[in-house]
Amino acid sequence: MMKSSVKEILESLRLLDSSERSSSLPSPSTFRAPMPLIRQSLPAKFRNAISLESKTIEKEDKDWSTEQITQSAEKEKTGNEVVKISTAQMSRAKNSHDPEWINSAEYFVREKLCVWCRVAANGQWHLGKIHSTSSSDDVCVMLSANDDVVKVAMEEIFPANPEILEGVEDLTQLSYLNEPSLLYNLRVRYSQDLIYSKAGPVLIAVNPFKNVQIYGEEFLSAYQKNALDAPHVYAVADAAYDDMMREEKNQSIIISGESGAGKTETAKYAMQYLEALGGGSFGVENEILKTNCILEAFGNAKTSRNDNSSRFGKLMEIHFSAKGKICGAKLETFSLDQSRVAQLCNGERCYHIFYQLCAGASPILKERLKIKAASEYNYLNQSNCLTIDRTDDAQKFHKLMEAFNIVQIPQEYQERTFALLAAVLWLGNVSFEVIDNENHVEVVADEAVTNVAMLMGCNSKKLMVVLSTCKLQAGRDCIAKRLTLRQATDMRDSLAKIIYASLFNWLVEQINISLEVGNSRTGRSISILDIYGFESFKDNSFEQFCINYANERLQQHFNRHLFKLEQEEYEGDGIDWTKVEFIDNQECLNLIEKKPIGLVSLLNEESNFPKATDTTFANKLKQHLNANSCFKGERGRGFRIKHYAGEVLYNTNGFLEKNRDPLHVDLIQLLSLCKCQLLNLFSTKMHHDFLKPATFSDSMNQSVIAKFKGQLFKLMNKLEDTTPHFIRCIKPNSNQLPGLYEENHVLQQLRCCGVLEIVRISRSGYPTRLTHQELAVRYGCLLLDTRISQDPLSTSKAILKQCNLPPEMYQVGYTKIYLRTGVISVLEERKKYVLRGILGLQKQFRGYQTREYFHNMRNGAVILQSYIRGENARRNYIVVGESAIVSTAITKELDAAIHLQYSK
Ligand SMILES: Nc1ncnc2c1ncn2[C@@H]1O[C@H](COP(=O)(O)OP(=O)(O)OP(=O)(O)O)[C@@H](O)[C@H]1O
Repeated sequence: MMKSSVKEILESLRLLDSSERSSSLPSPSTFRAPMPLIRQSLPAKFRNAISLESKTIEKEDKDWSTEQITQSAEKEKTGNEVVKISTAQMSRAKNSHDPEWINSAEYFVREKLCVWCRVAANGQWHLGKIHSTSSSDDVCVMLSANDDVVKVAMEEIFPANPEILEGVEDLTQLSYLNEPSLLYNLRVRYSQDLIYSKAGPVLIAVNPFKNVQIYGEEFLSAYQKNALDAPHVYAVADAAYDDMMREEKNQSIIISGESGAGKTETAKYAMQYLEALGGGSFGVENEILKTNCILEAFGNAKTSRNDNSSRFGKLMEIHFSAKGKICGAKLETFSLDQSRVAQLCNGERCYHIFYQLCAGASPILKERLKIKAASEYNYLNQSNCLTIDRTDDAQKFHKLMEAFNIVQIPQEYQERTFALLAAVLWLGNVSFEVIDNENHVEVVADEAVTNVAMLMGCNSKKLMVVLSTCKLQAGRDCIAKRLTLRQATDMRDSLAKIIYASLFNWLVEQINISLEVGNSRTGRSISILDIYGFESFKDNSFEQFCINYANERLQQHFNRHLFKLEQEEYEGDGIDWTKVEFIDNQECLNLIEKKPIGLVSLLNEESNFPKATDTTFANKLKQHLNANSCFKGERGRGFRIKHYAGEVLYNTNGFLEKNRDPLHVDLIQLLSLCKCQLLNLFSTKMHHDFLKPATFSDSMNQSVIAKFKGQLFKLMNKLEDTTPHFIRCIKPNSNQLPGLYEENHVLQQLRCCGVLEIVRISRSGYPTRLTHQELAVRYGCLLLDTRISQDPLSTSKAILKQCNLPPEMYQVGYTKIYLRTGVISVLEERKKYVLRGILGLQKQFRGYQTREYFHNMRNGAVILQSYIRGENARRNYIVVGESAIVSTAITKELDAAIHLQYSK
């Protein structure tokens, strides 16, 4: 094969580098983070095609050139041998390695090449060819779709990738990085049901909204055996597992994306893979997946964006034994949205479990717990949405019962759980009658209140009093004050929310008890985080604020690991690096968290101020936060926050009330008096929590947002102790339809999670890092001389030089060596080669040694034997000798006698 000019350049660079640099100082490279050539690999399909044509796999041990690194990079990525490509193909690929100016649109315009252009008429990206240039600002492009010639502004023109790169599985393989190219690549893959792609270290998962045949036994086993390497959630789980086993470090799989993007489904597939990989010893793995059924029934609901939306955050920590077997798991949940129990927007549903219970409970159970059809309950019928298309609630209820049994919730407690759910439903039907002109009320003594009392196991009179009055302390006396209609309704809803939230937490505890199997915890774990996605509705309230705040924190974690830490490390270690800019959301987090005038602090302050209202809170925000660029005050009670994922308009309506914990002493007391053991248990726990802030005299801690923030920080600290693996779920359309790819919708999501920047950074980055010490120890055997005894920096530099690595393939930092993709494979191969040589030498030497030993032993044995045999022979000789003399005499006499006889 002819040498490509790229190779020639590299060789000349190598020659230049041969004048050895001082080894005491890490010498910064003169290269400014160029696009690594090795990244320009060809798509798998193309490689396969070539492999059919020419299967000449070159394996030269002597020259470790860029070509080999390219192959190793491919191998590192694909796990397959990479075949050589023809010169024509090589030069085609080479075009995409040309200097950056060639990437520019001007070059494409001049050369009349294929481009992406955004047509003003519909704002969509179209593929076309430069037709002519009308002015310096505009060009005419002939669209590939219909040969129409349209005029497009220069800034709306981007280079298109060669056809051969269409649908590459890792976006870093694209020659030209721009938004339309990323969008198109994902679209091509999506149209072929290839829903997973890679953006360097991040897995992109585009929701198919239909069943795709890429899961199940066959795929599980293929990924386990490394027989498949296409991007997949299984591959991410596999990498996390391998890293955990190899590095003995806890791992996390962080799944993010907007509501309905597919996080929960992805999390389930990740669990499924880990279950298949680490199952078999403790038997707990089956339970882990089953818990999803319980959690979804109690924590998910239909929203306008997702028919099965998680209304809580979830961290599933799966523990592994030293042998890599699942030995237990721990589930942590975060702030369930309680308001959904009592209040629903039109077209949305309450938690699935209520509908499942009404549809699936047996007639006996229904009779016992006074369960009616869902349409009979105010909490459920208020939103005019009782069913979900293609969802059978009754069937789900039976699945739930199975899951309850697997998680070993006793029958008795299962029924108590259903009784409390029925009590919550009946609470929504409790009504009030206004009894005076001050709007004071008393509870209507009807079927609803009687049923609630029966199901909770309390006195119905007592219940009616609690729901319509509140106790006030007047000196030493305690007087009961009647509540207004609004207050009584709030009290009733509070009771429903408290019961439901406590039930949810209790179930999580039960799940944890059943998952905590093995005592053999080794400290190895993989945590899967599935937290509610970013939300922006027409009307956004306190719940959306909490959800978006959590997503903002998660985005910070993502940025920290993929942009900040990586680039800080490069800069801190003195390597030459052109910074990749990314959208930092720190300003938005400051707006929310900063003390004393962040949004959370102001909300807490107002919530503790008796005369404060939602309007005074809104005014306070505008007064103090206007300087922050992420904040914008609106008229009335509105304000806007510029989140990383988009701008959201919030309404402060209900913020203060929702932020105050709905716990009322009277309600806790009521629960403690009930005959239902579960309610007693809840009251004890609440009592404990309720008393806590008073003891520490920090009433701020009691607010919902303060608790939420505390949980969030705990979660982030936990994640910080793990090696993260990121999965970004993308929702291709807002109608939850299969096959529909709305470009603008996808683009917005790609933008807000910085996919373009991630691709850039991982393309020009150094994914492998080893300290000088590590490199010296690991690859010291490659050195021909005894430089291994020198300092680690000199040794590691000598190793890289020894391997003839082109200088742009690595950088030497103060503490570490930074290697491009593929280089570590070259070193490993080289090490294997040297070790093979050493083994051969050892084999020869040991053979020689053993042969020598054998010969010596054999010679010794022969000498010994000859000595012994000689001795024996001597002895025999003497004996035989004497008898020989005798026999000779006899013979002679016989001969004489015979002779005499014949002579006669
Ligand atoms: N890999 C997949 N294969 C098939 N369908 C999927 C897949 N991922 C998601 N879906 C579909 O998309 C729907 C929404 O997904 P999911 O509930 O996982 O979203 P989410 O991101 O967790 O949303 P939320 O933040 O609202 O909880 C699922 O109910 C399912 O119908």
